[in-house]
Amino acid sequence: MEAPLQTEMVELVPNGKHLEGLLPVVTPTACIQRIEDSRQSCAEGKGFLQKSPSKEPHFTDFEGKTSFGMSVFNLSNAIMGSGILGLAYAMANTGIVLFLFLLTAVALLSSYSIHLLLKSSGVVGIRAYEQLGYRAFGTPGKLVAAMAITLQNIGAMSSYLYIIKSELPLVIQTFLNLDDQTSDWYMNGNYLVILVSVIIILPLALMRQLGYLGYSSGFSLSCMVFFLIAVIYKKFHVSCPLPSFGNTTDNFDYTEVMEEKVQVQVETEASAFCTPSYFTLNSQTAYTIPIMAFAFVCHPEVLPIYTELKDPSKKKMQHISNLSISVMYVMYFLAALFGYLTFYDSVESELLHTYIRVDPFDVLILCVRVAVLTAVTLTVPIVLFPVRRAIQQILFQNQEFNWLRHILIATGLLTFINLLVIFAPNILGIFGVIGATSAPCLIFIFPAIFYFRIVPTEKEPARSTPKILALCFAVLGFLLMTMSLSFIIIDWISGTSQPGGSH
Ligand SMILES: NC(=O)CC[C@H](N)C(=O)O
Repeated sequence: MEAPLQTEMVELVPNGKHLEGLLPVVTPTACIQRIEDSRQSCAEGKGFLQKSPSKEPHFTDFEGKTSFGMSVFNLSNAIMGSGILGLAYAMANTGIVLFLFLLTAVALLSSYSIHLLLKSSGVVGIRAYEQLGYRAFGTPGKLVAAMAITLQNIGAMSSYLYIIKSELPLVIQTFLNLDDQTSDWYMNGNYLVILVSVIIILPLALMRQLGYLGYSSGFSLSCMVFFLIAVIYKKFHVSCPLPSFGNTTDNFDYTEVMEEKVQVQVETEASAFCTPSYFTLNSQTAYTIPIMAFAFVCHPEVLPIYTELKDPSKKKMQHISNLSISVMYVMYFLAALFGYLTFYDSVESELLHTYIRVDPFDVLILCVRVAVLTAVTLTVPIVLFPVRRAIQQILFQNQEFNWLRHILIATGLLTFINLLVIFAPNILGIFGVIGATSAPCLIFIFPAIFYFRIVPTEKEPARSTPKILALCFAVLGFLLMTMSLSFIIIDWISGTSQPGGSH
């Protein structure tokens, strides 16, 4: 299909070397010679200005004001979410070395995919994921991209709200020092999730620009840093095996086996159990890549953050992405490593939950739970942003910003996710499938094929190395997607328990 030309300019912002075809107005002389990256910001800055000098509000919409640091916070916050809680489980099923290898690979691929997105967006001057889809494949491309973003991010948000629903009552119970849950409303996860949505998430989700969320993102990240420190600390303060470990001897016949023998057996088993494995392959290993891919998804947020960046350039945005991915990579590895070294193979698919077995009333664990709850709560508005944008692009393209619509979409989305989490938590399993489909699409397949279609052949022929690499990247994504989906389906058919998908 012929790639459509610039027809949807209201939301588009020129951002590249091909401004000529996109900007009907005169190019400022100072920026006639656009040299990639170093002077691009000049072109971009002017691009903003010249876009529609008469439409004032529109220009202020996209004049980047967010600093480098705040953008790093926002992107890191977009990356960091419930994914971190599933990584220790992933490590238990891969072993430390294989985990490190896979985590490194996913982090590098994730960064490469952002490179592809930025390069494509630079070529056509667009800073919205769906618009890249439109430029590459017309309306179907735009629809598919918007759908993947919507499903992926609604899945992620549901998983965050689900954590709030299941963890917050326990936190309150512990705070109030109650042995059992009472039937009071403040112990009811459903009420609590609504309350958190209305009081904290909605006001933040109503912000007009992502940049304003920099402070809350910074705070969210510090909560996760606290979580990480606590996980490391706990490794040295939780005995291995957990006291419940002796129960494994239940299958021995105590009357026939001498007590010391049992003791020796338990100790041998315990020391074997508490030895880290460096390389493991089991039926759950296959879930590692989907868990990691989910943990690194931030691609729908990259272009909106780029749009709001002060003095934007591809190079600067790539720095922001690499920095955020590197920081998250280190945090992910440490959280997985120390979580694994605390519980070894008994680590649950949701790390936080495993600590309940140590001591549900431990103050540090309580604080950690509050920190994680705060972090995921503050991530919801960031993840909601691209979904609202995708909806706007599909239903209200070419329309000016409208507060009422902005508020209604955010409220509608939050209501929908709340209803999902309250009435149909089992549906979240379906998001496992969606996650296994949309995450590889957003990270691997779309950036690669959009890049292939968007970068003109005069600039990079179809057989040039970057394009061949991009195609290989798409094929890799496709293989990963097929693999994750088949494992999930096999799991469903054989009726084995759902493993540690992140949502
Ligand atoms: N947009 C997203 O899906 C973000 C998911 C995020 N990477 C997480 O770990 O929770």
